[in-house]
Amino acid sequence: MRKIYIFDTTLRDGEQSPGVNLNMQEKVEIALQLEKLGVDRMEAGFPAASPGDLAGVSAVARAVKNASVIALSRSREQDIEAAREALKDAQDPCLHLFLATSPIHRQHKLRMEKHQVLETAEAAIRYAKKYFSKIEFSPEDAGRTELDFLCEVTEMAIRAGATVVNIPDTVGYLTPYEYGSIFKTLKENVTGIEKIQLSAHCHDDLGMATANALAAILNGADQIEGTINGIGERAGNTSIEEVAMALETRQEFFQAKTTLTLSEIARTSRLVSKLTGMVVPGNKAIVGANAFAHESGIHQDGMLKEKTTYEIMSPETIGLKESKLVLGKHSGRHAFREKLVDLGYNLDDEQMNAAFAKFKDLADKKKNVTDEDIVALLEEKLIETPEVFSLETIQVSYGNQSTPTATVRIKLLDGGHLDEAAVGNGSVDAIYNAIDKATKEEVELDDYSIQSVTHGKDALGEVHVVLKQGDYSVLGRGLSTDILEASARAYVDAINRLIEKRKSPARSRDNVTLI
Ligand SMILES: CC(=O)SCCNC(=O)CCNC(=O)[C@H](O)C(C)(C)COP(=O)(O)OP(=O)(O)OC[C@H]1O[C@@H](n2cnc3c(N)ncnc32)[C@H](O)[C@@H]1OP(=O)(O)O
Ligand SMILES: CC(C)C(=O)C(=O)O
Ligand SMILES: [Mg+2]
Repeated sequence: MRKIYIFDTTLRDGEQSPGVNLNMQEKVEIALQLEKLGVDRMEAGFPAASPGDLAGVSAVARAVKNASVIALSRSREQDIEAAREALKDAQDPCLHLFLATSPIHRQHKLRMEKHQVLETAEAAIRYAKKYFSKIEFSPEDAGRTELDFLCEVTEMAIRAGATVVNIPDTVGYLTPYEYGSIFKTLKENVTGIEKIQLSAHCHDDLGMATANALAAILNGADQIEGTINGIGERAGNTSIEEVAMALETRQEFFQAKTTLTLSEIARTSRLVSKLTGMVVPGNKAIVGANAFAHESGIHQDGMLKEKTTYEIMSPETIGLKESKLVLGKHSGRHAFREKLVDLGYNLDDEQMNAAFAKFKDLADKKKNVTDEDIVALLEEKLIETPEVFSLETIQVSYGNQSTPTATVRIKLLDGGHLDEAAVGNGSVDAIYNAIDKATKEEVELDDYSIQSVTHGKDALGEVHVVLKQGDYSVLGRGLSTDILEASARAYVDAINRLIEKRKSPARSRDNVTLI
């Protein structure tokens, strides 16, 4: 099986992501983790960019023992000298020289003719060769360079002493077919190509960076450049974890592999995200929070029966503990039952059906149903009080310059309804006055408290009320994603308990000692 070398540029191209700035300690921390991941080469920075970057590359060069450390340099002596200084303590240093070759860059940026590009690059490689045995040369914007000129540049770089020639699709412009063809052409036409390694460096402007890197592998590339989490200039670079897992998962197709320690992928991704401040999108391949999470019932059922129905890789391979079955509105009974068992509940079929109906109701209102939500739902269900009154609808009109008004519709055991409206000092007071009018119960609100049982904007709110009537004191509880609805539910719940208590004070579980 052919080995594909991994050249990580998280600390250089990755750091070029707008808003990212890694200090020396952070660079070293990431570099040591990249070493654990087993990258073959890591580009630590661009020493000529600033004294801080030079110090960062230098610190990485001193810290890393098991990977080649690389510094980027323009085709200029002063940049090469800065890189030389930064890499002086590296065990296995490599200089990365670049010069743009495409017509657009030659004309507008460098203002050079083809022959000047060739001469400048050759002079830089020959100068650097005095100090570095390993030199990678990148014809920047190779993807938009005339193919015959790219062959000429590559031949020049080999003659001048480059050990790797990298073919950057600097602006993420090419399709996999086109990018792959460049490698094929270079392999077939460049004299001396067998003496060097060919490398791929892709950007994700059209979302094709990983596909392009894989096309390069299929056409003879020896090395893939990329970053962890795909960070980098503009839309970013090829994601190293995507290439590594594509080769791992589709070995029979690519007939190539990396020597990365795949179980370090998740840890490396988390560290890079934390230190760069670049949040990994949930749906990001391999390392996104949803990459091994399943929400829909049919998928969850398949996963419970046999994981390969919906997973082509196992989360353990990249160092995660397990796949997640996330409960939400698309979930089904199989996953719900599994969750209940996990939480320690053993419900019979009838209880299970009732709990599932409640769960679906909640899931319609809430993005993610958490374990706490389910416990709260179940506990509410398990306290059985006959519902003489049940809240059907509430409507509240509130304005800071007007009197709050509430309308409630309460359902009776016989299927009839009570509709009432009332005003109050606030929205909750108006709702409670309307419920009092509808139920004709004379009660005193002794206590009211509200808390969020789960987290986030759509968290479940839990309201507790204590109502008093003569010698009786009862507790009521209401749960909803809306605090006014939770307040109304708690109040109606307490009234039902009061009625139950009046009927059989000895049997009732609600007692002032509960509070
Ligand atoms: C595709 C890539 O990712 S390339 C790497 C991009 N990374 C960076 O640019 C990050 C670090 N860069 C920097 O800190 C600064 O740009 C520096 C220190 C390198 C240079 O700063 P300045 O001297 O102020 O120049 P500035 O960045 O404005 O312009 C770049 C100059 O380099 C020239 N240049 C660009 N690429 C190369 C190259 N590969 N070799 C030689 N010269 C180059 C440009 O033509 C321009 O030259 P000019 O000043 O004669 O017009
Ligand atoms: C420096 C080069 C390799 C680069 O990052 C690019 O062209 O994208
Ligand atoms: Mg780049």
